[in-house]
Amino acid sequence: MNEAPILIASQLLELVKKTYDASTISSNPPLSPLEVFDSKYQIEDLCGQLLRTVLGPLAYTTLLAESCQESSALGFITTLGVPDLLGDTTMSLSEISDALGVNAKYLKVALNCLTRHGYFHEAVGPSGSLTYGNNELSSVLKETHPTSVKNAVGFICDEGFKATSHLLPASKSAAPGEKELVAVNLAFGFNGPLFDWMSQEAWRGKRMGNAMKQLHNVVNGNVITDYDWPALESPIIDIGGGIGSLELALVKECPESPFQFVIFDIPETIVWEEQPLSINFSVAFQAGNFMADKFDDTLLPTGMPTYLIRHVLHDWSDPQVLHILKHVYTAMSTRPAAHPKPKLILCEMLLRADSHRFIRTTSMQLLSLGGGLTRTEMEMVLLLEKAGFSVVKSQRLRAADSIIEAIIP
Ligand SMILES: C[S@@+](CC[C@H](N)C(=O)[O-])C[C@H]1O[C@@H](n2cnc3c(N)ncnc32)[C@H](O)[C@@H]1O
Repeated sequence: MNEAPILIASQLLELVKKTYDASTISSNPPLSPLEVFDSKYQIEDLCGQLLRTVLGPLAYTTLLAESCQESSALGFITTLGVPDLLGDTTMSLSEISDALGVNAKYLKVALNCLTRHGYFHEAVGPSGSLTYGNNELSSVLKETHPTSVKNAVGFICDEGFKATSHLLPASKSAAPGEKELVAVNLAFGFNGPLFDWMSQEAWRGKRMGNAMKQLHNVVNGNVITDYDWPALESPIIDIGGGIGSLELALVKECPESPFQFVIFDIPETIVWEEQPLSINFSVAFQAGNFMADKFDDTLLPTGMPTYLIRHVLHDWSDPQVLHILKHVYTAMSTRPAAHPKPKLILCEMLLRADSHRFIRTTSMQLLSLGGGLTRTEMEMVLLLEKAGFSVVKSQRLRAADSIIEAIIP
């Protein structure tokens, strides 16, 4: 008899009890907050192991390959706005089909995939036809839900999915040493970086911006609380700071801290609406381009005490990351007497042996959208060292992101 499923299920039960069962928790040393965070992903892993053991290689592999169909069903139903239409009511398939102007057959097939995963409340109505209403899972697909993931699902299942399906030709598009074509270029028929295309396709750019905020909310909510941001010396140059989502989160969490930020980004991205700041908190802007050939053309502020790069390096290839880091090194090595020891803070996802599925699938997305990837800590440290930096600290957080601190030796 194959005992593997029983062994995995026992491990799973023990871990679930250790994490959630109050009676077990009180008889054991309590898990640290980081252990509680990790145990959620260990449970995810064990569930996967159990499924693989129970189904066996053939059925599991087929299931994994077919999961792109479920992803498409989720994207279709969400982007169509079925959860928004249902709101707090219940509707039959033909009512949904009439209201949204789509063929009922398409709705039926897609909803059938999602109800199996627990999305929507499905019932048999008075006329014998099926009716649908929102439940806890389908509600997060509504635009108006306080922690909506509608834009994240739309972006992942549209640009993300289409781009990833072009990885094979992209991987063969350039001979060694030649400029490589990125999968998203092949999928959507444009040349150049995604950010440029998004600034022309405004609705896509807006959706991507919202998608990033929603995904941060899901996987990086603790980045603000788990790192000692107030200990950083201001002004902080936030390189590729985007629409200032870090600054907004910090204003909320540490309103008393006298932060001074300078958001450095390309002019198309800097769109800071009037934000309620505390008396101490200040945000300034510097438009520039960290990809410029010559340092002087980057317009990076020089001689500041703290430089921050958050979620930027994973968008670029190794030579491009080195190019950016060398410019940052030059900016930091201009040292006015007041800031003798400038610090570089990297806040990026790092790939570890125990990294969970999201970190690995995001790396596929980064690769297909910009030719970037999620790097291991060692890969990141090597790039920093090649650019001239010394790494002084690496900190895990209860988040997909980690922090690496580096200085000029
Ligand atoms: C993934 S976003 C990260 C935004 C922000 N750091 C955050 O964590 O929310 C990458 C940012 O890099 C910026 N960027 C891309 N190319 C750039 C360049 N050549 N020079 C400066 N910023 C650039 C983009 O405009 C975008 O805001």
